[in-house]
Amino acid sequence: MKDILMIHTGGTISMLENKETGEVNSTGEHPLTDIAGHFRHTANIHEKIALNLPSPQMTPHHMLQLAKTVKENYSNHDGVVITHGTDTLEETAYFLDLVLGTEKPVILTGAMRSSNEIGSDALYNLISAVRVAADHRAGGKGVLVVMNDEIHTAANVTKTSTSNVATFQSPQQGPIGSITKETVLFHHPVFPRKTKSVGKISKKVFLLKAYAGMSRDIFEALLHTDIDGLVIEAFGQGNLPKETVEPLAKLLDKGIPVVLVSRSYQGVVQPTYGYRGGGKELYKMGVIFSNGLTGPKARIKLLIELEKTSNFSVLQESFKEQ
Ligand SMILES: NC(=O)C[C@H](N)C(=O)O
Repeated sequence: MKDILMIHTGGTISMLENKETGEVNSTGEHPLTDIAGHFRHTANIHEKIALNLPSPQMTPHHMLQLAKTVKENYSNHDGVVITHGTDTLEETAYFLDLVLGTEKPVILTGAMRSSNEIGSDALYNLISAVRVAADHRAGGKGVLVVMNDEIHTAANVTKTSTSNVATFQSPQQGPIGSITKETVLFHHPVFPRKTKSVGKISKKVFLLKAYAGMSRDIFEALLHTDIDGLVIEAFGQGNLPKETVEPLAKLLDKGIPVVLVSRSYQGVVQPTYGYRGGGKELYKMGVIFSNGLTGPKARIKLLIELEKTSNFSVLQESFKEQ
């Protein structure tokens, strides 16, 4: 049997519902007691409580710490399962995917309903995650997310519903595998990815979302703020309101790298439109176009890259990678 390390970080999967108030919160302990008992026939489980945080409180510093914990424990285990709140699970998964170069399976999972709620997906997702972590075919695919009988890559997965247990989806390509009662199936290959090494997270990167009528004010404010980088979720193929162009150009002149992603659910940004604020103009100004990442994930990538360089060409190449 495989030796699987289970690292808990908190989130609904580690919470219980108060039956009187309906409130869901941590009790300070992991509620899935007798964890090892559930996996008697699947794997030997070794548990570690790294954090006990609702995931809105997760920061890139915690993610870096988690990466170090995983690295320190790789060699004595065949795979790792990390339990995590679903709100920022995709950011932690992507952070780990960028910085961990392992060939061993690293799986993140969580739950939409805490362990004592009716129809809880907590124990079910945990068991599924362990089954995938114990499967040698899950290795070499980067960090994976297992939820609701599906296997997703860290780069593509995103939380799409506030409460539905089928919340995690990969809008660009769908899941790469599925889990049935009998088996774990992989039906899509995963492209090789470049691993980044990072020793600290010290930069300040903001994320803005475009909206109809967005004015120059927020960009003006950023000109007077201490920032190292900016990610903008632009419209469609990568367009912004014309009013934002001038202050955006000033931010670029100050040497602040600006990465563009789309606020659309699917597709990539590209320099198509030639009108004022259109992608063509933004591209010529030196805005970096990302290849299909969501805003929060592009921000994670920029935070990591900026520890090494703020060189435009290097960043542009990095954001072209899958
Ligand atoms: N389902 C969840 O885990 C949501 C919770 N708010 C968290 O991210 O910690």
